[in-house]
Formats: sequence, structure tokens, C-alpha cells
Amino acid sequence: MAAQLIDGAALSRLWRARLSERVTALKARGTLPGLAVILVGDNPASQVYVRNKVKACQEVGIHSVLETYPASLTEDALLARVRALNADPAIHGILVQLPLPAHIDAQRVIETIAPEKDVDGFHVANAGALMVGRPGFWPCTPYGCMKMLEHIGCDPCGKHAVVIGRSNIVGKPMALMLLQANATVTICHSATADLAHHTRQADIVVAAVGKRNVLTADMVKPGAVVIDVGMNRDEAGKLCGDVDFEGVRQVAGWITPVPGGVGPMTITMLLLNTVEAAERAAR
Ligand SMILES: Nc1nc2c(c(=O)[nH]1)N[C@@H](CN(C=O)c1ccc(C(=O)N[C@@H](CCC(=O)O)C(=O)O)cc1)CN2
Repeated sequence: MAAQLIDGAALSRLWRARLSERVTALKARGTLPGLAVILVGDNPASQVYVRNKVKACQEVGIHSVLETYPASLTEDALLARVRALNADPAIHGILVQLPLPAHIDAQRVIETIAPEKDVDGFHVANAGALMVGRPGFWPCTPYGCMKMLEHIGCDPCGKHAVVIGRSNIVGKPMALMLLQANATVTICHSATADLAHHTRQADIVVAAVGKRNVLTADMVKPGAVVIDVGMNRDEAGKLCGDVDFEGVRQVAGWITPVPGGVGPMTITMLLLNTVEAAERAAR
């Protein structure tokens, strides 16, 4: 039997309806949640993502401000904008769309965002909070993956989870979230000797590499939950993930599609973090 689909678009709708109610409650108490989105340069994919973020804010009633700058913007000028937004009481969340042009030190920019406004969850203070299990902001993509597992009733406790990829924004935080949920976690990466050996033992596989067909049917345990974080283009220019979807869906128990899986949940978790930031500021 083919795997059941984990529909990120449908789950997003559910979450966004809940968030609209939280925004209404905040407004009634005199707080309008505000998100600043900064885009530097003209990366076409980034332009789509920030547009979708602004649209999603409108959907739930969050006030958003989109600031776009040419790729020639200096690092100092960007840092000055971030500092100004840190001091702006109408702004509860700040995000700088990645990637940034090569002349700008992305980590330095992220570290300049006030941790309490870092709704991307990329600041070391938030990464550290996740590491030790303290409240903070969780990075949106892995956070969305956790919500998808919860939605299908997959409790990671006691399960073997394999995360393929070790980026700071997806792989590493994903592994920590699964560990916090009491999974036994294996992190695989480009130097892993026998990837299939690990993935075949996994009850949960998260593929977050950015390369097509990293996970094929022969690498998956029957019934496993497969989450595809990849965002690639095939030869025809069609959007696809890291997983050989048609093959793996014949073996897995659950699988996320691309598009319509993790992507929409990433944006929904950004909304959730922004509402949370506004609620914390209003306390
Ligand atoms: N500051 C940040 N930069 C980046 C992040 C991030 O979380 N914060 N993540 C990625 C890009 N990203 C969010 O910004 C993102 C990527 C994809 C999607 C999405 O909804 N994808 C759709 C398809 C969209 C399309 O047609 O191209 C889907 O999967 O259905 C949302 C957010 C890197 N940068």
C-alpha cells in the first residue's frame, strides 16, 4: 500500500486559523504583532519566499514590513537597520532572508538581531536554548517537521530517527528537537560511509541535504515516516525534494510531498514564532 501523504498546506491552514484567534486576542489587549522582513539582493527564490511570508502575515492579521535592499548594501548599513528594528516597539519579530550576498557575514547579522525578536531561531542564544531545553525560538523548518509528526500521531519517543544533513538551520536543530522528544537520533552527512545502512533502520527519516534522490526506496524501512525538506529543481525545472518521491511512497508509511509539505509549514512556524514573540512582549 502506498504511503499516506502529510499535507503541509492543509496543516498550515489549520494552524493559521488558530493563530488568527491568538492575534485577535492580542489586538484586544492593545498589541498588534509586527514582523520585519529584510531581503538583500535579487535572488528569485528568496523573492518568492518573502512575498509568501508577507502574504501569510496578512492572512492571520500580523502587521508586516518588507524592506528590500540592493545586493550592493554594505554589512554596516544592514547591521544599522537591524539595530533600529531591535529598538522599534512595534516590531516583535525580525528576519533577514538567507542567503545573503557573499560580502555580508550572515552569522554576524543574525547575532545582531535581539534574541527575543529572532523569530527565525538562528541566533546562538536561541540555538543554545534549544540545546539545553530552555524556552526560546525554534528554527521554523525543523519546528514545522515536528508539528507534522505530532499531527499524524507519530511520537518520536523510543523511535530511531535519522536526519540526513547537518546545517545550522535544519539538520542540527532537527536532530536536537527529535532528541528532546526522546528519539534515538543519528545524524548523517556527506562523509557518512554507508547512508543506506542507517536509513534502513530508521522509523523516521528527515532528508535535508539539498540534493535530488538522496533517499530512494531501497534505503527505507517499510512503514517509516519520511520527511522531505529538500527544495530542488529536476531536469524539467520542476520543483522537487531530496527524496525519490514516487519510489519511496511505495515503501514508506507516511511521506511529505514537495511542494506542499515542509515549505508551507516553515512559513506557518514563522507566524507562530512571531505571535509568540508578541505575546511574550505583552506579558
Ligand atoms: N531567514 C530565513 N531564510 C531562509 C529560510 C528561513 O527559514 N529563514 N529557509 C529557506 C527558505 N524558506 C524560507 O525562508 C522557504 C522555502 C520554501 C518555502 C515553500 O513554501 N516552498 C513551497 C514551494 C515554493 C515555490 O513554488 O518555489 C513548497 O514547498 O510548497 C517556504 C520557505 C532558506 N532561507
